[in-house]
Amino acid sequence: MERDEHPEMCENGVMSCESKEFSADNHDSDAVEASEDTATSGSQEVSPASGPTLPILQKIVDLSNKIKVLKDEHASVSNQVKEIKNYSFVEPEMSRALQLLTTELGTLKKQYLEESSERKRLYNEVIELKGNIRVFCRCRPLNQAEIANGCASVVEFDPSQENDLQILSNDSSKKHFKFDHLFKAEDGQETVFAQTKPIVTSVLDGYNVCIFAYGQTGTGKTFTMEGTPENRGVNYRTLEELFHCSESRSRLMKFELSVSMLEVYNEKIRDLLVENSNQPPKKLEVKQSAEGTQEVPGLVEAQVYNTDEVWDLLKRGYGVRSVGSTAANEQSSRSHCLLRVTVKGENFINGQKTRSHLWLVDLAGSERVGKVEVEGERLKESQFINKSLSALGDVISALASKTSHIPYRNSKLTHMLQNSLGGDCKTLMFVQISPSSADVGETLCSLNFASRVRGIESGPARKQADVSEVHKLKQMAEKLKQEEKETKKLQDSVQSLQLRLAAREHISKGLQDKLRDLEYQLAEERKTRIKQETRALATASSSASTTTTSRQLRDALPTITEKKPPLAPSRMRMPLRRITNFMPQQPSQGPSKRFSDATYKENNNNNNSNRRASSMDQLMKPRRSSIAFRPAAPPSAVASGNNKTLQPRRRVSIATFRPEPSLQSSHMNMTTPSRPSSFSFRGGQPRKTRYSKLFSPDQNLVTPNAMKNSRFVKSPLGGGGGGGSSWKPSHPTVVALQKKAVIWSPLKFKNRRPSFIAMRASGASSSSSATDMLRREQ
Ligand SMILES: Nc1ncnc2c1ncn2[C@@H]1O[C@H](COP(=O)(O)OP(=O)(O)OP(=O)(O)O)[C@@H](O)[C@H]1O
Repeated sequence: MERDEHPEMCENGVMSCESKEFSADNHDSDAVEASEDTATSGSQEVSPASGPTLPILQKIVDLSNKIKVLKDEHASVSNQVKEIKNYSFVEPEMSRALQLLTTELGTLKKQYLEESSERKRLYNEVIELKGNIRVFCRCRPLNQAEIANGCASVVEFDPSQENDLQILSNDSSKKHFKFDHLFKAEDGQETVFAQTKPIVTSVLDGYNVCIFAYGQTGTGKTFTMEGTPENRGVNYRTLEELFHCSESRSRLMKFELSVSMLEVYNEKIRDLLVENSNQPPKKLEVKQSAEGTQEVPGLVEAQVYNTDEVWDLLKRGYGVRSVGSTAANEQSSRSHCLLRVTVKGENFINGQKTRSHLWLVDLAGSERVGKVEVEGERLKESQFINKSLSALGDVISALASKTSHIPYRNSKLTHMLQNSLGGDCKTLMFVQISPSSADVGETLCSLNFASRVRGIESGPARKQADVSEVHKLKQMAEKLKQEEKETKKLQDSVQSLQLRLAAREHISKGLQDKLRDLEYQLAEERKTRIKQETRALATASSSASTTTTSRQLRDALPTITEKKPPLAPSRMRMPLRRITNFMPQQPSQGPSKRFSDATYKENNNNNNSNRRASSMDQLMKPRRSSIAFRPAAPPSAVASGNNKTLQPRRRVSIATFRPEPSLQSSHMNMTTPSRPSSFSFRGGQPRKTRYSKLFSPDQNLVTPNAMKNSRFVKSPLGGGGGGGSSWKPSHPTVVALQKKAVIWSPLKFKNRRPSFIAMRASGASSSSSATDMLRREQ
């Protein structure tokens, strides 16, 4: 049953024993079986006469039976163990539940961290709103001596004005003071600590805290900070509270508290927790650590775990503190007593570590040397005390006015407290006052000093700091505005540049497309030209026997085949205005040569070979140009009447012949278009127009300029603009030239693409050959 209830334990613990038992049992059972057999056989061997052996045999038999029973039991137990082994304790449901719990735990941890940091932030905000430097005023009751001397109380608390204090001065005027909290004579130590507690616990959140008591001698500074065994003061209560808080947070945070105790006596640091006081005191100095904090190397730092230990330590320290009897106080503190509590915190959840200090300072009493009539050692002490208190006042003034230099190093006291005064630190000052009319002067001095300290938060110094801060903020806002304007300007210019860039890219893309088209067209033209020339050569060869002599052909053909334009990229072509794209005039002989398939036969039949030969003799150096034309539609397309079949525009190369100078002068100036003065078909028309008219035989196929002017209906070569010219161009390139102004510059194609497409779509012209078009035109 136990194994069923605790299978895990059985598995691990019992199984090893079981297996041992099992092997032992096996061994024993084998032996027993053997002995049993032996016994059986023995019993067979033993004669009935051997009486004494019978009980033994009986015992063996009994034991054998027992062994059998035990073996059965063992077998059943082994089975049980096997079952337990096979039993899976962690059911899937349980594992899912565990997973859920783990996730929930993670979420809760996260939430806790968030809440914790938020609590710290809010808490800190509350403290800051109340003031990082706060001043509490505590007034002690009139003591017996004062009552006896008939001293009256000069301190008045106005119940209508919270935290408002009035001091009746010697001239019967009332001086008003306001502090963060006022403690009357009847307020006990608990009441004082209740107000102090929130600042104290900031040290557990990682803030440096400094609490000090300031005031005239005999006003209760030591009473407030140390207290008495019956009325324990802030020091003890603080540590008690820290232990209490660390205990309540112990599940999430670990805190280590350690205590150091020292005094500054006549500008010398003295460790109050040194064990052996017989030895000469170690000289202690304030040093700056690598982290920038102020440390006192060699100072005893005693770790404390409970309030009892704290109390023991405090008593020990107080016991060795320098005190002396003065006129004002029988047990007057002649030094500044500093209790330092170091808190090291570690967060279990996020591993964050903090180290912060809490200083609890009981300052030596400020006193008027003249009044208390001190001399000798006491006078020296008083001078040091007043000097260091003055240094403290300077530091506080500098903090209040937010000057760049804070004179911390002017005294040992302020040097040690450097990290706990000002900045992010929380500072609390108790200003202790006497109610006696005899001490009114000192009381007013202390209250004025305390008001200056409080002024760091709410006084004129704070206002001054605020004004400068506001001024700074205004300047920053102005600068920000200007920067925003500049940024907007820059953004606008960037935007416009981007637009321009996009436009240029678009243009560039268009030009690239056009360039590709032109290159394609050029390649097509070359192909077509080569084909046509090859065909023309073949035709010329076949007809040479009937129309012309082979010699004449050989003379003529080179002008066609040999003078080809270079197959160079388009950019290497000749400039536009240096090329003439028209044929010289053939005044009497008519067209000289026709290379079109359709017209060549006709030409062959009609032309006089002699006349052609003579005209070719007149040719000057041939020139070659390129033109675009549309090849004839395939016969199938023509037959089917589908004249709208789109045909690619072809470009062919032609040889132009420069006429003799005499011809030029007698007919016209057949020079390049760059000489308009001597080249005129229609009397002073612009060059562009002339080109269009010259090479646009069909209105549907002409360039826009030609289309504007429909007067062009005849070849300009046929009679100077008249309609009766008998000259009909038969050369295919001339025909093509008449249909299109041939311009080498690719830029001329820039705006022609749409019209080109339109022409293709228009049908008749696109499906006709160049010759057909010319025929129609004529
Ligand atoms: N609030 C108080 N209630 C009752 N007694 C007080 C109170 N404050 C001070 N006393 C008593 O007044 C006396 C002087 O107090 P205390 O020694 O603390 O003054 P002190 O400011 O520390 O003087 P010194 O600067 O000379 O050390 C003590 O006997 C103390 O018990």
